[in-house]
Amino acid sequence: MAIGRSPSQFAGAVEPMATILDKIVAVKREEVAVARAAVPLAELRRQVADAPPARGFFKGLAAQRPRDGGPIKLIAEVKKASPSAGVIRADFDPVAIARAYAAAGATCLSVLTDAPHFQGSLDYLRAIHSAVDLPVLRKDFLIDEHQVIEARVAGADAVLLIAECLSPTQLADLHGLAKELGMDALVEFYEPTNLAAVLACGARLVGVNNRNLHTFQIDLGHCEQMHRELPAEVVFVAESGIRTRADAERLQAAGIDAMLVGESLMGQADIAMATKALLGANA
Ligand SMILES: O=C(O)c1ccccc1NCC(=O)[C@H](O)[C@H](O)COP(=O)(O)O
Repeated sequence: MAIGRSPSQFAGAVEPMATILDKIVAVKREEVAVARAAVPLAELRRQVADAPPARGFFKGLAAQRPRDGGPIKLIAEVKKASPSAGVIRADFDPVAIARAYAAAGATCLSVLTDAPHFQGSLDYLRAIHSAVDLPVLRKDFLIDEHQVIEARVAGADAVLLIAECLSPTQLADLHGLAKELGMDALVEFYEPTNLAAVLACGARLVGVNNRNLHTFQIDLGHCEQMHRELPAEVVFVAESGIRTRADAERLQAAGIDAMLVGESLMGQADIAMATKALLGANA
């Protein structure tokens, strides 16, 4: 019996429109098959032993939280291009950008490693990890254990897991694997219906994306609303569309612990100065 749906089976029914995330995940499945053939899982697991110990990604974000009077923290993203913006920075030197973020007061770094849609690379993460002391997140669309182990081997201190890309079981399994390898996991969701799976996997660092992937529209109110639904002990990250000091102050006033910011900083001529302005360090 066929279990997949086809338009002819449901004549007149409206198929849900595929999001950019569906398209990205389809490409990831092909990438994982190629990567597994190139470096088998057992070999990759052997390589983990040579990886430097993970730096505390969660620890820095959990210290002195806004609810205790501390400032909102910055996870600064190294992002050359995106599906919503196209090329953000043609003049792209990942290590120089990471150094500028570190000098300007970022708490952690996020490095896009997806090539087809973001022009990222795992090589950028390797280079940044060697050159800069801050904890580094592998920002990609992880759907398989091979990618999580590969992240650790490359030097990642944390991985992003997106609830919309994974079943609740996969989410729990990849979260457990990240922990087993000594990494932290930033568990992201957009759809309120995925909140239960995020909490069930044991996430203590949770991000909510403000970008609607059907329309690419940004609504900072989305993360404020979701933040109210989460237990106070969860360290909360607002993701996407944060542009100004006023945005940062708004999130801090809501008790949000950290912001993940890429595009609005990457598009600036002086990244360090823009980062300081976002953190209120020029005031
Ligand atoms: O940035 C996009 O266009 C995008 C499209 C499809 C899936 C994910 C996408 N972004 C990933 C992110 O979560 C952002 O890179 C991150 O939150 C930083 O956002 P921003 O400050 O708006 O660059």
